[in-house]
Amino acid sequence: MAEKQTATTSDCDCSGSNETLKSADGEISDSPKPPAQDLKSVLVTSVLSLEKLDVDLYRGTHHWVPHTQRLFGGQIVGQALVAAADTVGDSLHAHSLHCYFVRAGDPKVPVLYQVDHTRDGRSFAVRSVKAIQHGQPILTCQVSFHMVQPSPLQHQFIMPMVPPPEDLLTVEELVHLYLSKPDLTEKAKQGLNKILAAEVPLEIKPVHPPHIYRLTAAEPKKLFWVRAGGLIGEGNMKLHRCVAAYVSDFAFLDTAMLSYPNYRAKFIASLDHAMWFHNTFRSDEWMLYECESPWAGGSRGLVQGRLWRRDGVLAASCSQEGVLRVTPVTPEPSKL
Ligand SMILES: CCC(=O)SCCNC(=O)CCNC(=O)[C@H](O)C(C)(C)COP(=O)(O)OP(=O)(O)OC[C@H]1O[C@@H](n2cnc3c(N)ncnc32)[C@H](O)[C@@H]1OP(=O)(O)O
Repeated sequence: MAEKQTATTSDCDCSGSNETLKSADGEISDSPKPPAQDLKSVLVTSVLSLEKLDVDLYRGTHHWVPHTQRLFGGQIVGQALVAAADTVGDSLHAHSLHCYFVRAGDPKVPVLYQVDHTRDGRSFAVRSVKAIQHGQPILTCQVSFHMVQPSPLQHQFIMPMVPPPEDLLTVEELVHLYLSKPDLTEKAKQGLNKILAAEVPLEIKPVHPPHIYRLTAAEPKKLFWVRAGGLIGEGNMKLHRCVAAYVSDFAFLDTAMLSYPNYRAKFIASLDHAMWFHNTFRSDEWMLYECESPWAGGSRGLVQGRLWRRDGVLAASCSQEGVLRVTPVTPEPSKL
């Protein structure tokens, strides 16, 4: 990774963007550029719209389910955060969450979220959320909320210098480009068409798009621009953190696989996920996700990530360990 430097939030505008989002305390001010799409995101209308069944009891349904046919971890974390946030006052904002994925989520049934009020203090409140299916926990999650407080202590790393999202292709555009190549194997075509068919409610623009047949080992690092597909809006700023929780698990753990092109994942699943929210942000505006894996071993891998606002303000940090059971690849490549 590039040498880390620190800067105050007011120092950094490293993306080349002229947006005027930041202020000294990182609060969002007027954004001159509205999100590209004005249709409400499915994340608002369904995925992160939980049904309240009773006091501290919620039910969530699914949207996109990965090909593994186990629920997407980001969806479960995002929904758990929605449930927790609904039980605290508007002056409290999630600043961190710590989760364990203890069982695979079943896409055939909804998930129940049971919230326990662990503590309510003057500045902080803590909630413990259990996500339940078939009477058993699939996720346990602690969320801590904090009221906005000023501080003379302020620093952050500097956002990596990367091309702006306007200069990059979306995953779908890249897939169409790859599909137009004449020498494509049938297996590769199938893999690409699966990517197109997946209804992931996010827009992604990789900064360094992978070669279609990834043959060389790369550093376990990647960068991509990401935003919610569709409008989240300003009505409920808490929701942007829930969307970021959803986003933060997407394509995160496979960062640990980038150094091993000769192996493919036989079984890959996140075991735990932690997230810290540093500043306000709009998850329907482009954010840069900087992912790296400092370690892999013992059939597990660790990944760490930073979500940057495009004006260079550090929005959130993430950390995850996952199980990585691999098998050597057969000569014919099958996916990006
Ligand atoms: C990638 C981003 C994501 O969103 S992933 C989704 C979120 N995360 C998850 O769904 C993970 C949820 N957690 C879990 O499913 C469990 O905690 C897991 C990780 C499976 C626990 O692992 P473990 O204690 O090994 O479970 P288990 O004994 O029930 O076995 C599950 C399957 O794994 C196999 N397994 C077990 N040990 C080994 C081993 N040493 N070497 C190879 N395979 C092993 C078991 O045979 C079993 O396989 P199968 O399901 O019977 O095909």
